[in-house]
Amino acid sequence: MRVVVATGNAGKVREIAEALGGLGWQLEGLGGLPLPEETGTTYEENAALKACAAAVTRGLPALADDSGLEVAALNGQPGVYSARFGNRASDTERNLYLLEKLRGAADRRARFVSVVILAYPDGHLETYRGELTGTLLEGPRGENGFGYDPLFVPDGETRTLAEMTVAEKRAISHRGRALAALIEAHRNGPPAREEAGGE
Ligand SMILES: O=c1[nH]cnc2c1ncn2[C@@H]1O[C@H](COP(=O)(O)OP(=O)(O)O)[C@@H](O)[C@H]1O
Ligand SMILES: [Mg+2]
Repeated sequence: MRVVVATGNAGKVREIAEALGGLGWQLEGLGGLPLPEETGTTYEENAALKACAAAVTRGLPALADDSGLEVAALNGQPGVYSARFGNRASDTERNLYLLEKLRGAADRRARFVSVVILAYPDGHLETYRGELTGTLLEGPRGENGFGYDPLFVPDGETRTLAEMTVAEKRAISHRGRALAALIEAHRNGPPAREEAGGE
């Protein structure tokens, strides 16, 4: 099956391609297609916006991830707005902004959430979700990954996500879990669709 990966985020592309390698799908890039503005207030809405736009325009199933970091001491912020936190323009600046906001905070718990949606050109959606809880350091560590990875130590681990390989991160991460659920659902081909209105 040909599937469009509807994201412009190189870190996500790398993780999605690595995770889905075993499915035998032919993954395609956006090919210059602009993604819609993320006007939703939930990960589900934004992932659906991105996946549907790509599926309809390209006439192929399309996969999108919308994700975010929810910080306990910030009442769950930045969450859905993680990509533009503090209106900072780069991962490094957003990490510094987050460290500033958490300066002196004793409670450094946070969690990552990922919602992965596979949209078909006829409008059908499959939705998968994954979460990862952990704590935020007082300074960055590691060069791998993207986004807030250098600050985030998953529960039960000593390394940050940026100190792990793509495969190590996938085995435990929010996105890895959402994609594992997708892989499981597609083990014997596309999953059966629910009857409309049925439970
Ligand atoms: O696995 C992750 N590691 C580190 N940061 C992440 C991860 N997943 C999501 N984020 C953060 O949340 C943001 C999610 O952004 P969003 O899903 O809206 O769009 P994007 O694909 O344009 O980055 C990322 O830009 C990043 O800052
Ligand atoms: Mg978003």
